[in-house]
Amino acid sequence: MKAILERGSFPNKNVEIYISGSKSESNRILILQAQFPNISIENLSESDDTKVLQDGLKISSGTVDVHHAGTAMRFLTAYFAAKKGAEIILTGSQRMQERPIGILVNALKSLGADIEYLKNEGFPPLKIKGKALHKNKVKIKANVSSQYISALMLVAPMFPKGLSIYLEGKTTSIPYIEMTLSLLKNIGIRGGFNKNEITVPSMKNIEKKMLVVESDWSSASYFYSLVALSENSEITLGSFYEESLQGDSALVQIYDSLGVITVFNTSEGTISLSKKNMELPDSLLLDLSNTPDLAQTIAVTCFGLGISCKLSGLHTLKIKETDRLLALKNELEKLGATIQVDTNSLNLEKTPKINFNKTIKTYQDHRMAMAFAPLSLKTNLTISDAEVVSKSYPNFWKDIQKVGITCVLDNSSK
Ligand SMILES: O=C(O)C1=C[C@@H](OP(=O)(O)O)[C@@H](O)[C@H](O)C1
Ligand SMILES: C=C(OP(=O)(O)O)C(=O)O
Repeated sequence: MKAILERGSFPNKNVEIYISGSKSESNRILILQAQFPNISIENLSESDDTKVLQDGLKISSGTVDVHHAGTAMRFLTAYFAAKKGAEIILTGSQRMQERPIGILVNALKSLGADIEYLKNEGFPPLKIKGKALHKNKVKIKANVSSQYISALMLVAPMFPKGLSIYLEGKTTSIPYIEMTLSLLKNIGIRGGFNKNEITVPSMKNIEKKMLVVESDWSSASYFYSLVALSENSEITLGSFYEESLQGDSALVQIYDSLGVITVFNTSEGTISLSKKNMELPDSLLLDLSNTPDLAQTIAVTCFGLGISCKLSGLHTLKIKETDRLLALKNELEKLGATIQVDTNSLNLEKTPKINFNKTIKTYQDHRMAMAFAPLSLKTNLTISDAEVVSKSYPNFWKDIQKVGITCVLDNSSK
């Protein structure tokens, strides 16, 4: 499916968009709920990544295919490895089979887990025979993906003596580890995170608990970009709060410097975004190692605003849904950008003019489709494989139409 976006303004004032629950929070809570069935959940994510995890948790023998869902792959690996009696083949899309998992598998094996690689050493698919794991200390490399660490933390309550996790190297994507710790705390499991050591105690039962998932800040980023690129628009998004477990709520500060004001309407649980009258900076300089999922949105906003940016802390981007640095470079160049990328950073030069009528490839990456869509305020644009958005935000195109962007979904071709 193609999304054909016609250049135009952003006319619908006072639109309210309701985004579903954070996929990161949802996928953590589902793993916890599988251990503690007296957890109930409100505002669960509607994303494909959450659905595949939810389906995977329904079985304890057979094959689970998580498609493109990184968190589902990593969290279920740890969950099934520690679940006595489970016999699972855990697989995913072609891309998932290229996303490394050896660091987590090695850590689990050092704890006694029985996991085999079915194709390539270090990558899915995996054959997992679950058993009770009794050791209580593990070392793990922390500079590749925080998901390996969250995976261990989420199953640690099942260990008879809990788990101490020793982090090696510079820890990446730290807010996601803190989110895991906070959710454990919300259900009464008080762990600790002190520089290079994380501890999670053992827990057999918890008190009945209802967890309300805050909506997804990473999904909200595309509306920040729209407002930043608009002349003068306003939009309300729900449900979001000033106190968030999601590191991507850093959007509020980041987009403040790009001319977007956020007002928290605390009693309604919404945020209102509007444009402020200010002179834009010439260049934006940011380290995104805490918020890797915002990199594409921010790079495209800066491009659309005609300002330069230097983004660093991007070392995890090449092992996500696609090599995101390469994908950004290819597609922004098509639109006229001068951009350099290396393994860790991106340098976009100021681009005064945007090429018209280009087709943006998504590389099977939901965030490529969503990050480029706001550029329709500046140019006509076609996004190929537009259905990829369902990985995290199935209603994305409907919501884009709702704010008044002219978007035609063409199912007749790719
Ligand atoms: O734990 C999580 O929910 C996530 C952690 C991050 O991954 P890395 O830790 O691999 O950077 C992030 O990019 C991903 O979208 C979700
Ligand atoms: C990187 C992402 O997800 P995951 O790693 O869970 O596939 C993402 O949603 O941007």
